[in-house]
Amino acid sequence: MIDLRFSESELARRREHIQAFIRDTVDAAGADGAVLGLSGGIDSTTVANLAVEELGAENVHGLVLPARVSSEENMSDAERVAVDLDIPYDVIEVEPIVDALLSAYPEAEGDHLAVGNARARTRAVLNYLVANHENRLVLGTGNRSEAAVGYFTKYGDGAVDCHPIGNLYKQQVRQVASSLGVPEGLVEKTPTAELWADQTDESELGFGYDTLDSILATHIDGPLSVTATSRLLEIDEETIERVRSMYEASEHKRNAPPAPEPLE
Ligand SMILES: Nc1ncnc2c1ncn2[C@@H]1O[C@H](COP(=O)(O)OP(=O)(O)OC[C@H]2O[C@@H]([n+]3cccc(C(=O)O)c3)[C@H](O)[C@@H]2O)[C@@H](O)[C@H]1O
Ligand SMILES: Nc1ncnc2c1ncn2[C@@H]1O[C@H](COP(=O)(O)OP(=O)(O)OP(=O)(O)O)[C@@H](O)[C@H]1O
Ligand SMILES: [Mg+2]
Repeated sequence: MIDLRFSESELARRREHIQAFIRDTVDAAGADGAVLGLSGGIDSTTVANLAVEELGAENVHGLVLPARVSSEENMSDAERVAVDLDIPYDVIEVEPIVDALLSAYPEAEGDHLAVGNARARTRAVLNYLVANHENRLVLGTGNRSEAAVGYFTKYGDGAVDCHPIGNLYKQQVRQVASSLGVPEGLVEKTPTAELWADQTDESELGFGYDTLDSILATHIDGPLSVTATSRLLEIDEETIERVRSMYEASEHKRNAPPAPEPLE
């Protein structure tokens, strides 16, 4: 595997760059700060810390949005992040809203992917309810690793105004988090979308983030062929091809929805 962590000086440069991006994006929109969902996971914790560093605690509104499948541990970690950062936050249960959707369309009941994605989209609706009401921007928490393989819900956690850590691989998110003083237990926690019971990112994806990051940096974002990547990383070609096909199949999630070309 490749170690993609930054040198100390590069880490400082990256952090400054991301914080300046948050500041510029909020200012350019004339917004009064930001809102983001807090899941108790490393991505939202990192973005919350970066936003507070740049905007100040009072200008970052956290939303802790538990569902039936959320673990106690993650939800208490999410609240702990808000309390430690001293930001205003609300806890809002998403399940009654998801239940209302399913009573309107019971055919989807038991479809864990459709229902799980509806949970993520319900959170997006709540983020924007707050953003509209308080003149804030919604901060995304997606990183390069998830974005590249489309591992997010279109118009769910993907429905945001900007992606502060969108250029960081998961390994680098962990490094930035540690440098911000995020507790090691949270940095090393198993990543999970928590869209359905017992879901973990790495079991659903079928490979670990270190493997994914290395393939992305070398082959998708880097110049090496499948064969050269396979030799360098000592990973079978089939896994690299699978990452490539996930990357290609998820292009629609990274682009604005298309319209027909204008006719003359
Ligand atoms: N080629 C294409 N061009 C345009 N649109 C296309 C399309 N193919 C599908 N679509 C549309 O996209 C929809 C499928 O995309 P989507 O609704 O997102 O659904 P999908 O990609 O099937 O599922 C979301 C995945 O992201 C994972 N996830 C979600 C949320 C958070 C996290 C996390 O890491 O925390 C992970 C989740 O576990 C699952 O594996 C289709 O129903 C269709 O509407
Ligand atoms: N229960 C929740 N309450 C509030 N926001 C949530 C909740 N679950 C998910 N989200 C939002 O969806 C985002 C995407 O989830 P994702 O799992 O990719 O990130 P994470 O939980 O921060 O980190 P990790 O990937 O390590 O679990 C979260 O960062 C958060 O903003
Ligand atoms: Mg998570």
